[in-house]
Amino acid sequence: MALQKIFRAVIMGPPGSGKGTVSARITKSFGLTHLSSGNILRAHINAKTEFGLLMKSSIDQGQLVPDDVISRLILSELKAIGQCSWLLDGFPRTVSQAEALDSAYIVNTVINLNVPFQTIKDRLTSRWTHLPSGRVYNTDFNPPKVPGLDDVTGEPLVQRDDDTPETVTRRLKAYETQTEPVLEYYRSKGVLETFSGTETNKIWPDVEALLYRKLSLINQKVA
Ligand SMILES: Nc1nc2c(ncn2[C@@H]2O[C@H](COP(=O)(O)OP(=O)(O)O)[C@@H](O)[C@H]2O)c(=O)[nH]1
Ligand SMILES: Nc1ncnc2c1ncn2[C@@H]1O[C@H](COP(=O)(O)OP(=O)(O)O)[C@@H](O)[C@H]1O
Repeated sequence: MALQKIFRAVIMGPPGSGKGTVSARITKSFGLTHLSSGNILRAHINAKTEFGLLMKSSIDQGQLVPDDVISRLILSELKAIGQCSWLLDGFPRTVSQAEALDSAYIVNTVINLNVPFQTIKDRLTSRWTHLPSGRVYNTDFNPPKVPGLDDVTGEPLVQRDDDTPETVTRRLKAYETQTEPVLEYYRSKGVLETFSGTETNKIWPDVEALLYRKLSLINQKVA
């Protein structure tokens, strides 16, 4: 059997652009391990760890948590999952975080979901989340089978404390000032792949085609 080379990808885009939704499809189709910084932070908050309690107020106010804290957390999670192909979602969100990631790993591809801010605002107020798994639903786009309950576990869904209209506006501002420069950072390295649109179902076939291409190329090299 041919050796499988490790493939490391990042998915970026403004809050609500569909990173979680597309990541779930990538995981299902390509078997990459999905690591979401937001899900990891919310798991800490949910478990009421000291760290989670410390970070909760920044997150609820729509501000980014400090670079050194999140970089240490994510790099240690990546170390823990070991030698496997992964998809990072929500990290890096600043150039300093991108540099921290670069110091430890080579990122093969960065998928950038470019979705207009107005589309996002409408989506986030109707987002429902299953906190333990990070599965997301939407009252219009992909409603759960039973309203208010997760399809897989039957557990309750919640609306995130930071999905209020005012906080979404603040998160979009933070994205513009702190995260957009990361796109330039990866563009200059030649790894940025941008997908523009207002519907995930229209964006997805292009993302899927790109990953088929990248993964077959990377595996040919070691075959
Ligand atoms: N109306 C609509 N909602 C979508 C679409 N794609 C994703 N969503 C919903 O939009 C919300 C944000 O998507 P999510 O994947 O959580 O975005 P993330 O914040 O970038 O991870 C969720 O409620 C999704 O179910 C779409 O094409 N149309
Ligand atoms: N890489 C990061 N750097 C700083 N803060 C982060 C990072 N990832 C997540 N957070 C914090 O967690 C919140 C939620 O993140 P996430 O679930 O990725 O949200 P979104 O749906 O807005 O993309 C962010 O608004 C921020 O406060």
